Amino acid sequence: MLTIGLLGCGNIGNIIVKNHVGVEIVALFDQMPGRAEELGRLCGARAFANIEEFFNQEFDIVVEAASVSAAHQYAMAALEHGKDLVVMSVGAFADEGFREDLNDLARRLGRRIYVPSGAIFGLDNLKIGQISGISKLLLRSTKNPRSLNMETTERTLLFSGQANECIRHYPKNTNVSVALELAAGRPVEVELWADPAVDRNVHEIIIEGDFGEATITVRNRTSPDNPATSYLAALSIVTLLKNLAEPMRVGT
Ligand SMILES: NC(=O)C1=CN([C@@H]2O[C@H](COP(=O)(O)OP(=O)(O)OC[C@H]3O[C@@H](n4cnc5c(N)ncnc54)[C@H](O)[C@@H]3O)[C@@H](O)[C@H]2O)C=CC1
Ligand SMILES: O=C([O-])CC(=O)C(=O)O
Repeated sequence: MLTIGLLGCGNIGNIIVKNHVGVEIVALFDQMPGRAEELGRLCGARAFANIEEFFNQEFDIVVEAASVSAAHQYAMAALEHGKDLVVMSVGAFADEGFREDLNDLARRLGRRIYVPSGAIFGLDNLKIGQISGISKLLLRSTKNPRSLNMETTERTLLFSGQANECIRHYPKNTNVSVALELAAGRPVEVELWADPAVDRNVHEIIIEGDFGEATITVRNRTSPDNPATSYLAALSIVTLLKNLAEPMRVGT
């Protein structure tokens, strides 16, 4: 069975520990050691307060569910310690230089980096953008102000522009925009709205290209311990882990 070390023991970390299928969690790390210890008691994995000791444990995959800055900080080290890597805070890959260096390192070391579909549907066939023209790719995300850690009484446009800039301002809310960019291999326009009238995290994706047109709307339930994070994002990482060990790949 594949073994994993979980880096980040917050909302998604909790959901992974309680729902994982087909993998064994053997090591846990969080900048708040108490969180790793609490999850350790739930799943029997060892909790570490020292990142070097965490990386030195024997396991196959580092699963990052922490923050964009944690993904930046620890991704190289994970590969250098002989682990494959699952990155939930995919916003880290908006930094092109970092992404290229990490890919080069993974190639040299024969390691893999996995990016879950996260809080959206449609990443699979959006990858056709790597070989066929996509003329428009727009993500319109709307969240309750609570999810954005702010207050407003009316629908408010917080950001309109490119994904790689949006993620710098909203690293806890717009990782999906960078996932879209990586899949399609082209820039993504983003609108981020705060709307007190919605109780879901809504992502509308509008795509036009040589294939035709598509519109995808996902109305996500928020996750139990973090309204910024859609429950679907946690389900997607649990599913990715389950599928890693299976011989058949479904989806582009
Ligand atoms: N790709 C996607 O579609 C989505 C990605 N995300 C991202 O997934 C990540 C995890 O989300 P949640 O579990 O809801 O967040 P959370 O805030 O509930 O939990 C994050 C945990 O990671 C720990 N952490 C943060 N920075 C760290 C560091 N530098 N070193 C060690 N531990 C660190 C925190 O102490 C916390 O316990 C976030 O970056 C979030 O933005 C969330 C939703 C969708
Ligand atoms: O969970 C969501 O709806 C999206 C999100 O926070 C992100 O992409 O960072």
